[in-house]
Amino acid sequence: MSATVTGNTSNPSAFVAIRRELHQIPEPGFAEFKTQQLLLKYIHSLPQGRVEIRTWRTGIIVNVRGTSPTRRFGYRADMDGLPITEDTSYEFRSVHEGYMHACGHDVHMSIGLGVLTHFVEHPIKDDITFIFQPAEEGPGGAQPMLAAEELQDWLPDQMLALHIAPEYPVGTIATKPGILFANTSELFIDLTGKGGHAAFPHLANDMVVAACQLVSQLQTVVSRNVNPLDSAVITIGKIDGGTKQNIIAEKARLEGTIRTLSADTMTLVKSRIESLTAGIETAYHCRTHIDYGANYRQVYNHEQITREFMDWVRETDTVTLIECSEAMTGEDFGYFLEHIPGFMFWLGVDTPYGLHHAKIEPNEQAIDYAIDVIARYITWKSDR
Ligand SMILES: CC(=O)N[C@@H](CCC[C@H](N)C(=O)O)C(=O)O
Repeated sequence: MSATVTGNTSNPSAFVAIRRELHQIPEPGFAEFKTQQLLLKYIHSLPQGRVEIRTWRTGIIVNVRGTSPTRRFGYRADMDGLPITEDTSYEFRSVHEGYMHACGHDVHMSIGLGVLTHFVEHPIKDDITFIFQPAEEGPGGAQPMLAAEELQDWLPDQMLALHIAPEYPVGTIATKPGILFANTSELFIDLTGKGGHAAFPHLANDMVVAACQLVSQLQTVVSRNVNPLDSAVITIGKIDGGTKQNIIAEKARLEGTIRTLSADTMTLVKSRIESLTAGIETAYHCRTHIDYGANYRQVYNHEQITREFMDWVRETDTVTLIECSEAMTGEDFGYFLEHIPGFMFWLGVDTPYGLHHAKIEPNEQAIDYAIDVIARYITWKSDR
């Protein structure tokens, strides 16, 4: 089945226009102050008869009351941006220097507002909780938000979330029952040795050399320690070290992330990282410190609810459904799914640049398209 999508970028719909406003003000996790204000302003502008609004830190929780509720559905959108200097062709580029919505959270939020608006205007029998969640990219807002007092009486019985997918055309939804996204752990390794003059290396312990050795050795964990039929990733995304080209570095720091499809493999990978780091300590007579930062639970889609959603999608003639493989991306929505049955899906936004890329330009036609699909799905589900 193919999608019939319409859209006009020079005359954007209300939610595309909101996405463009959000796009200009990307903020770090738990600092989404302007984003929260913009969302609140819009939500307060809606008829308030069925709407109750609460805030939690920089997040927002909205209850849209149903007409005779027996259940509660939930939609979650993440709110934070990334420390990336934007390099798109947009006129509505980020005005926050060095920050960018490069993971689609501006799209996720505007879709959330669209679905919310739909149910304010067309109430269904059941209640719906809309969760605008801070800090998905780190340090993780889902786990503390799930435990927040403000959410307890509005906890959904079933919930969903989406993530933009650059590689799929608009009109495509991709998902699967079971594991969709990996377990994640951040990784920060500090190395401290002895600095010195560049001309006297024998009198120093060079932490640039030690850090480079460690990065190379870390490549052996996935290739030599993880079962080839399992999956794991170690990415070191950032290295800091030294102060000047002719000074031997006393300190270096590696920053990365670990991804695994099973919790046991995460334990194995961490144990190997610890052994290799201890080996570097011995070899280079230096001190090391490992910090695992934020850890996210896998995103595990509820088998039955996801199959039912996929069957429903197959029946609609506006959506192309792909049953995809799991990915090594992480998402703290996994914490919600650990306690509340539901699912996440990929939404095609058809752009040549991937997530976390400075040039990513999601096709905005996906916004109104997703609002329509999600509103129809929740309405259908509530009628059953
Ligand atoms: C969808 C996506 O890109 N999510 C992020 C989540 C980051 C988790 C954490 N900060 C880490 O780096 O481990 C991802 O990078 O997959």
